[in-house]
Amino acid sequence: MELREILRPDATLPALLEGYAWLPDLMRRSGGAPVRTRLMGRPAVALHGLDAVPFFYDEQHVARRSALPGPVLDTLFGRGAVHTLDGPAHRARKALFVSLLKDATSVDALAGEAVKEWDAATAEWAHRPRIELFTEASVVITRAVCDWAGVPRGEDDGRATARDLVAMVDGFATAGPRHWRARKARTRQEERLSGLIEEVRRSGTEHSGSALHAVALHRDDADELLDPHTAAVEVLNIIRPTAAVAWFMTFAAHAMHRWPRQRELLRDGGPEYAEAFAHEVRRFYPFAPFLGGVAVRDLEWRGERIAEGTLVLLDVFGHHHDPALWPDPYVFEPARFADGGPVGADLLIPQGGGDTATGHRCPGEDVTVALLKALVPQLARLEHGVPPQDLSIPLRRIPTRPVDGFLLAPRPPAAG
Ligand code: HEM
Repeated sequence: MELREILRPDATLPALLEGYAWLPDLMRRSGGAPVRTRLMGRPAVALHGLDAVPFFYDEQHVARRSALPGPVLDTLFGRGAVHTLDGPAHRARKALFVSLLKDATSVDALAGEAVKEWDAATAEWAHRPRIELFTEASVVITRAVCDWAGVPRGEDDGRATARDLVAMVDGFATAGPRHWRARKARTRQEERLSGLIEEVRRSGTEHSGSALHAVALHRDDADELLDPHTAAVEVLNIIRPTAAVAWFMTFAAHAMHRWPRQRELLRDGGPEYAEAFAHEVRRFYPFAPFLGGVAVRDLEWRGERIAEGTLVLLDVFGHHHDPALWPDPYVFEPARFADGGPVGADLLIPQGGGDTATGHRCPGEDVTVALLKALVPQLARLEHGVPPQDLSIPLRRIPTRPVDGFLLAPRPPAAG
């Protein structure tokens, strides 16, 4: 490692303070060349561009072990999670997620549960003067995914579980009270689910067919069952990110409000339009700011040396707003995804790039798109008003969302 790498000032604080704009700003200043910095005391290099995606996802270049800091593991992903594995151990664990989450019938069943819960919830909202969509969508989706996965909903008909799942996502990139809420939520849910895993193992076939059962009986690359804590972490790695689709639902509401024509198109446009809209929400709105791994050996990228052990960052937010990749990137335009394209493996990467089965790309993309495709048209058809509120989406907050969570005032459907 060169001396200037070691002496470079640490950028962890600026990154936390500037949020989504931090990396794209540095990238703009570097003219797109790799940006060298330090994060959490480690030398880091940030890459951007279509060719950066396969470079980052090549296991011979970048590994995940030791890349994710403790505070992120203790909130967002959990210790021992699939996100932290490499090579054969990763491949074996990933096969479990792929078998559960890439099966079209199973994904449809989950979307069907979500619509059922949405209908029940909207009937109840009609009696309330206003609801906060972000929270209510997280409850709807949590109930659906718990039922689908064979996980009991928990206290208050799933509300307490939804609160914990949201807290884990909300608190990973801050040092304040949100972070401590996230840690407590994780501890609580890991304890609850470890107990359930042990119960499933004792009860034999009682829960068979469910995701909970599949995780409980999954064997790793050494043909061993996962210890109950790791199994609980992985059950959470199914239900937590599913509840996080509430962020995209809230962004969808924001887009329909900001561009009312979108609401009309969603009401009349059928499933193809809803799918294109879902992709545009995933591209346009900020969620994952960047991804990180560690250089497994000395590497070269566009003629620049990256020393072994350097943190390698992939600029996700900047990627989706790069005019070289997306014409008029700041225009919200679902039509760019008409006829299914361009959802190329390395072009649309809100949930990672590369290959799902062999790399770290999110196995929950089908679930995410199916939930949005099913629920967003329902939201478009829901009779409601939008009361005065703070609709800004602060880029300094990670993860961000409209400040008031998108308040809406449900109206009973017009008679006749
Ligand atoms: C809210 C929508 C979602 C977003 C924005 C999202 C985003 C991501 C991102 C950025 C990654 C990391 C890719 C990488 O490290 O290279 C990831 C991985 C992962 N996601 Fe998602 N995801 C979402 C929904 C889901 C859903 C619905 C599930 C499961 C039902 C899921 C399960 C996972 C798992 C298990 C991994 C780890 C994959 C691995 O390390 O091999 N995600 N997701």
